[in-house]
Amino acid sequence: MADPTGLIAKSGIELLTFGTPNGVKASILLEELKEAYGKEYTVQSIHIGKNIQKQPWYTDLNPNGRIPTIVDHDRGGFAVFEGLPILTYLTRHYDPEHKFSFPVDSDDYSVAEQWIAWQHGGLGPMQGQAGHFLRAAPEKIPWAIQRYVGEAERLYGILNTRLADRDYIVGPGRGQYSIADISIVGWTNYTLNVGIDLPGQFPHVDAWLKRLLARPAVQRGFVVPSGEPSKATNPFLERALAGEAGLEEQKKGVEETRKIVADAKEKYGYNTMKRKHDADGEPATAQPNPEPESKPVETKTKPAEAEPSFAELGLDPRLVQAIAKQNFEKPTLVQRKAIPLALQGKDVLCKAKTGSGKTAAYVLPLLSVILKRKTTDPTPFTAGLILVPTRELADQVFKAIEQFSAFCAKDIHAAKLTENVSDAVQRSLLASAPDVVVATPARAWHSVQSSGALSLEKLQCLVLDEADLVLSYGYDEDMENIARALPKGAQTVMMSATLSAELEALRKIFGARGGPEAVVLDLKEEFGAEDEKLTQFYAKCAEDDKWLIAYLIFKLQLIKGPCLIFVADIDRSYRLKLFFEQFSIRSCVLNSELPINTRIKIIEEFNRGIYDIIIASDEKSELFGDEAVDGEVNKPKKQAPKEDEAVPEHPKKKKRRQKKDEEYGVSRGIDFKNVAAVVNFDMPTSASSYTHRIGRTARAGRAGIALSFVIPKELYGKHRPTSVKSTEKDEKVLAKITRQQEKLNRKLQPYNFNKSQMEAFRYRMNDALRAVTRVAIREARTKELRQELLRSETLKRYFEENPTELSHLRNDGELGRVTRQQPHLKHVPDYLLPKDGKKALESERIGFVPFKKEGGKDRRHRKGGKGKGRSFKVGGRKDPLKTFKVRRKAK
Ligand SMILES: Nc1ncnc2c1ncn2[C@@H]1O[C@H](COP(=O)(O)OP(=O)(O)OP(=O)(O)O)[C@@H](O)[C@H]1O
Repeated sequence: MADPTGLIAKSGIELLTFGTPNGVKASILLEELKEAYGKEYTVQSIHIGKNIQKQPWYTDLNPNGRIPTIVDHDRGGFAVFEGLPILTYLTRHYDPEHKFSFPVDSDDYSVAEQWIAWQHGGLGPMQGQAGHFLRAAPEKIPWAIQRYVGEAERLYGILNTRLADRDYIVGPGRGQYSIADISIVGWTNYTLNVGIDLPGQFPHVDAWLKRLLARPAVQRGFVVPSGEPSKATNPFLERALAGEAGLEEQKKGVEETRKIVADAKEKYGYNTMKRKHDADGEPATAQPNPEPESKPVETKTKPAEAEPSFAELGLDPRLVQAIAKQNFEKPTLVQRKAIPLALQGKDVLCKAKTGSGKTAAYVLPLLSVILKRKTTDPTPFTAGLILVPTRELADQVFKAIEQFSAFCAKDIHAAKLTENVSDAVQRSLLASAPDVVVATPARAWHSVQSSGALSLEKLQCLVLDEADLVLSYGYDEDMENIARALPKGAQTVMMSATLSAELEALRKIFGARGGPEAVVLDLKEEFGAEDEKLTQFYAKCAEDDKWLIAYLIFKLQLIKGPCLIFVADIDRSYRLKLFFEQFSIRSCVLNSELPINTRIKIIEEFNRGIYDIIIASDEKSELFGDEAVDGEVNKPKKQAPKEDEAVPEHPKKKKRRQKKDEEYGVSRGIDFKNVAAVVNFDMPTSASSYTHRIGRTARAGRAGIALSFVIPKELYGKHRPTSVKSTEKDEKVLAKITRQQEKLNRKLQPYNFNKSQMEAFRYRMNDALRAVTRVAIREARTKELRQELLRSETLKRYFEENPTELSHLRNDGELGRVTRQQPHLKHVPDYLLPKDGKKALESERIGFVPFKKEGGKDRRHRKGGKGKGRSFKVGGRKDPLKTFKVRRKAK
């Protein structure tokens, strides 16, 4: 096609542009206007390599001699140059419905202008110069490269923050797609080209970019200016990095660019500089060789010690993409430390605090190693075995694997061996030799030994999550068996928040394989400032006062936000739930008696914000409390779990079969999201159990509180109706917990409440307690199980064939409400509230932390205010709480 020599259109808009980051903004908007309003336009490609933009006919229209330019033939051939005025001109005249813009006199219009100007004055020039010095400049100048890439990164940091809780840059709520996005997207789509890794470094920007690239008009807008898709955009280079055949050259190009950028940054201590840039815009002086005395500071800031991105940890790019999709901005400490070691094939024993991201720390390197191996050896075999103590955790880890392998799903096949399925089904699950198997030790060993379905012959990596608990759950024998079956050289990775005495036992079991010495990562010293986000309180009170305080706390919303309450046993969980119901406080119970699917569903629904309070009976960790006070809580003796009927029991292990699931456990490892508070309604009996329970809050850098009710020795057993054996040694346990937390620089503070103000509520508390009789508790417990049975898919089929049995069960279900209903308790009359309002109940404002995520939205819908209690978004089929209603007894 001949090069342009002048304007060619007689009417409409004529666009003169080229396929560069700056050049595509006008074509994208014109494509949008065409799609929305049918506005046609004419385009001429101005090849900047041939300097068409310097020709006089062009500079008559655009004296700056740059693309893009538009000419509006319908308005007398009016010409506009520069991106910002082109975008605003076009929307002012041709976007009457403000589909891509905002009313000119609105603040949003001004905000859009500001971001477009930010792109013009900041992002465009900085990234443009980064590209120039990386590719066009006759010599590679490290100073210039690190300076411009660094500045572009600083600017992307700003955009990333802007987009953290928005879909689009400007507009109300999560924003409205507009010319601000269109102005910036061109630059954002060419970042790999300058060594910037959006998914790893700026995940919110990356997510936004992908959102924009999904629009057909945006896709066309990128192609129109040059007439063909560019080979430098992020999606194209990502394909190259993922190893697409024929794109080896491009892959090499990106890798070289990354190296040049990394070297340039290293040479000038880029991160130090970056901080100075942030502070005052310019580095004072370059200090390529810092003096020795500045070393301590330097070790923190030098690139080797600076926090690497996920991409820099050496993970497969497809995993990095998936990580970005989950909005993980940067690796956590345990991920930074453990991933490189695991990738090198080292054995790792790692102790890191609860909620610090240990799952990703072992799953990611495992998947990365598998993906790497598959590029040369695609034969299917089980390369990774992840052992966890509970079925809930197995389910969670399996889901994490699915999420992390979202962009390589065809290359990663995982299986979970904890379902209630027969050997035959398990065999078929394992028949295709999944790359990764997640299982409890008993189930894994059973599949190896009895059914032979699981082969460990070629296993490359064994992971023990919650390693100490795996041992204390009585899986030692299965573990010893598995250890013996491991091939020589298989890597072992063990993780937990509490590993100490178990270390030796684990070493004994796995050390004998003759592998290299394991690296022990004890990350407790490095917990740092993050810990401040967890505030711990304890309240010394009488046995019945617990109920009073709990009633007030939840009814008057002294604690706001999702909350986990731990109680000593199952009966107590129903008792507290029914007690709360008397005051219209809605909650949900979680215990080992419920079927696994129900348990998983409850956790998922809690995480989705469907309800706010879970009352969990942590009977498992109580039973197996590993360091119980005075040794009164015993460890099981080689007691293997009986997960379900599908696993034939080991002859030695036949002693005990309970209805309860022995592989239940909610205080360990379960990733309850955004838990504002953990309440130990009944104290745990060991310090490690406490650590894991409180670890359900303040996860992933969020804030949270833990509140524990402690029964002083002299008050134990004084209120028989509410007394519970496990609390007899509360004070001793508290002392132990306090010592343990002090070692971690954490403090437990007394929670003071205004006793006299609380007294006014006591008769209501007593009324409610009296209404929750033993019979009512039993009914609630049975009813709950019955409902779950009715829901079971397998039983549904059975009942279809045996309808009479169903009606028996249903009729039985009508037995019900034996809790006395007391409508007067549902509300808190104003005369009961202290003059100063509910705050006066706390004698000192020790301050509950704000639970809403900073800057975030509260997903939970509440209505009503002071004294009205919580109002959950419930109702309809989705309301899991409905299952817990107790109905009137029919007979
Ligand atoms: N790099 C990261 N950035 C942001 N969030 C993260 C990151 N890594 C993990 N998370 C999130 O942090 C939460 C806690 O992670 P995870 O469950 O792996 O913690 P854990 O250390 O295993 O905790 P526990 O000891 O209680 O089992 C999860 O919601 C996870 O998605």
